[in-house]
Amino acid sequence: MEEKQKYARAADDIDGYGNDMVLYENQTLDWNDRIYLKVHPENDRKLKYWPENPKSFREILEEYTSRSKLIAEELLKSMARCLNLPDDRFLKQYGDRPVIYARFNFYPPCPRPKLVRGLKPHADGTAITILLHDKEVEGLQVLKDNKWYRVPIMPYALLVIVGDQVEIMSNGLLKSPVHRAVTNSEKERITVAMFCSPESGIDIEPVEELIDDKRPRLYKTAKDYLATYFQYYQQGKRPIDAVKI
Ligand SMILES: O=C(O)CCC(=O)C(=O)O
Ligand SMILES: [Fe+2]
Repeated sequence: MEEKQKYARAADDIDGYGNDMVLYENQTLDWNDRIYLKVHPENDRKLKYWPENPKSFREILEEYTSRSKLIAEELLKSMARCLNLPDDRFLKQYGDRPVIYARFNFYPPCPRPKLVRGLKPHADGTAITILLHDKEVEGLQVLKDNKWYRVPIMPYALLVIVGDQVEIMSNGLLKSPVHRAVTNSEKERITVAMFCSPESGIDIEPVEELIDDKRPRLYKTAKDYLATYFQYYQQGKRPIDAVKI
C-alpha cells in the first residue's frame, strides 16, 4: 500500500494510482483501484507516476505501448478495408501522434457483489481499446438488446473494443458497445486496458464515403472528444449522445 501511495493521483490529475476523480456529489463510485498512465505521445509521459517496482515495469510498458500502437493502426486499416474504404481512411483522423493511456484495473473481492459494480456501464471514448483480461477471473459484461452478456475468459488473448470515436468515423456502422465490470466476493481480478485515441486537436467526423441518401450523417463533428468524456462518464451518461444529430 505504501508503495502504491508513492504514485498516488493528484486531486486534479488523471494519471496516477487510486480511484477515478469525483466530479459530482451523486456520482456512482466504482469498486476499482487503478493506475492510469499516459503512455503516448512519449513526451507527455508523467514518469513520476510510473512505478519503479518491479524494475522491469517501465521497459515492459514501453514495449507493450509500441506494440499496442501497431495493433491499433492495423485494426483501423482492416476496419476501413472491411467497409470498402481506402486503408488510410480512419488512420487520417487518428493521426501520427495518437493519445494512448494504459489503465491497470484491480478489482478487490467485494462483499456485496450484487449491489456493487467494478466499473459502471460505459462505452469507451477511444478509437480502439485493447484489453488484456485476468487469466482466471471473469467479470466483463457487454450490453446487447438490453441484456447483459458475459465475456468468457480467454487467457492471454487480447480483446478489442471499438470506441466511440470509431463509431463516429464509421457513421455508426461500427458500434461502440456499452460494457461494465462486475465484482465477486471471493477473488480479486486484474485487467490491463490500452486506450488508443486519435491525436489531440484533430476533428473527428463520419467519413464522406459512408454518408449518402440512404444513410444520412448521424454524428456532428467532434472536437476534443476526450476532454468532455469524463464529465459524462461520471454522471453515468453517454458522451456520444452529445454529438448525435
Ligand atoms: O476490466 C474490465 O474487464 C473492463 C475494463 C474497462 O472496461 C475499462 O477500463 O474501460
Ligand atoms: Fe471500458
